[in-house]
Amino acid sequence: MISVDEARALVLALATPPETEEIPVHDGLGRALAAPAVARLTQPPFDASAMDGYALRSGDLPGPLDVIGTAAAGVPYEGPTPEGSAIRIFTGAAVPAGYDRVVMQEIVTREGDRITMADAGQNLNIRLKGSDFSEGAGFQPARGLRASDLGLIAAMNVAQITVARRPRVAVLAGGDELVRPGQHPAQGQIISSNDIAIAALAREAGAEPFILPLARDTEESLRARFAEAEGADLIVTIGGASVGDHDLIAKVSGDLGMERSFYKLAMRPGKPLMAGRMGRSAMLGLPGNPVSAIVCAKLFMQPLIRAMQGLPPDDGVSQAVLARDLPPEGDRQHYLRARLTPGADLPAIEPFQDQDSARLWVLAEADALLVRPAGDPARKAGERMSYIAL
Ligand SMILES: Nc1nc2c(c(=O)[nH]1)N[C@H]1C(S)=C(S)[C@@H](COP(=O)(O)OP(=O)(O)OC[C@H]3O[C@@H](n4cnc5c(N)ncnc54)[C@H](O)[C@@H]3O)O[C@H]1N2
Ligand code: MOO
Repeated sequence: MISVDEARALVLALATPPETEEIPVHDGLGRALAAPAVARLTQPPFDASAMDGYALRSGDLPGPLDVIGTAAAGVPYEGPTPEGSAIRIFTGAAVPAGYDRVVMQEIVTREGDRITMADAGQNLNIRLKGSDFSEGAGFQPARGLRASDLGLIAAMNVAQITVARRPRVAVLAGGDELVRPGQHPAQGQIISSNDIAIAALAREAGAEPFILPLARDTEESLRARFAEAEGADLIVTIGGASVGDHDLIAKVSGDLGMERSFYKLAMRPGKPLMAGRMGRSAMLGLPGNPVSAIVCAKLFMQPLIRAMQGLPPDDGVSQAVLARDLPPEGDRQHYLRARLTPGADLPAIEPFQDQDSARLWVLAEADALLVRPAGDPARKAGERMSYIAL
């Protein structure tokens, strides 16, 4: 069986360069810029006051000074700035060229049009022209756009941005035991939860997921579902990946011409993961056990979706200190559901005793996946370990 790292490289190789589209900046949350947003102006466009107070010349201090005018945001003062003078000024207003500092009003005493102050302080309280960014500056972070990025791009006076088209991800769950949430499960039936979680993980990574109707455990039903997935950038199947008589994904996808990159890897949970290409779609076959499906989606599907948008795959590995002793690891890289607690230097990490790959409640209580390489020796509390935050 191949290693997790080898499998990740093969999965990422399935990403093709993204198509792009133009969208309004206010729709850009989470999107990947495919071209830099280029500032169309300089910010601040003029030397601007950072405080409500008085603009004046340092050389005229300690005063007293005559207040000869007012400047407010959007309403500049355009008169003269003779020696011994000051103007009333408000935050965001342009500071006239003749003055070199703003003194905040709290430390100024005003009587009529005369001001005095005991000590003007060190701070000049002026935001210099271009101190945030200059016209022509290009912005293209290697991540999905955050709310603050949208504010920046808008401030650059860029109304339309060029982004990677969202990968369309078809999510296909199957099994005769499955019914939809809200339905009444008959004897032997369970609720299909995986497709809900996997579609949400796809959306979180920037994709536009669509959940297909549940497939039954027949080749015919699966073939029909694959036909409905046509046109997707990525087809993600869930379940039917293992060796049982009803595990048909390998057979049917193979019959439909899937070029397989790999099937099975040295990982726990998630051993029966499958990846490859079907026509113009990439394909991932996730195992059916709910925790296995979610762990595989985090480790393989989300990085692939990011790569499909031209973003770095981002493995997000951090370090923590082990909170209890652990026995030697087996021959598969193990991702243990674990709880983090704040520590002096690094957080402490404690894996749950229960690592059953069907238990969603334990996963919901976990903050992290503790990563143990295949063949990892016994570990003592206090050792440094790697983890992936959930
Ligand atoms: N003889 C062996 N049996 C199993 C092996 C093995 O190596 N030899 N591997 C085990 C491992 S590890 C895993 S993981 C599972 C994965 O099997 P499949 O991918 O074929 O998954 P299914 O058999 O279809 O389902 C497993 C389990 O998950 C439930 N399930 C499936 N789909 C959903 C869904 N959409 N929502 C909620 N739950 C779902 C399903 O009912 C089963 O309980 O195989 C082991 N067996
Ligand atoms: O490899 Mo399975 O995914 O451990 O439950």
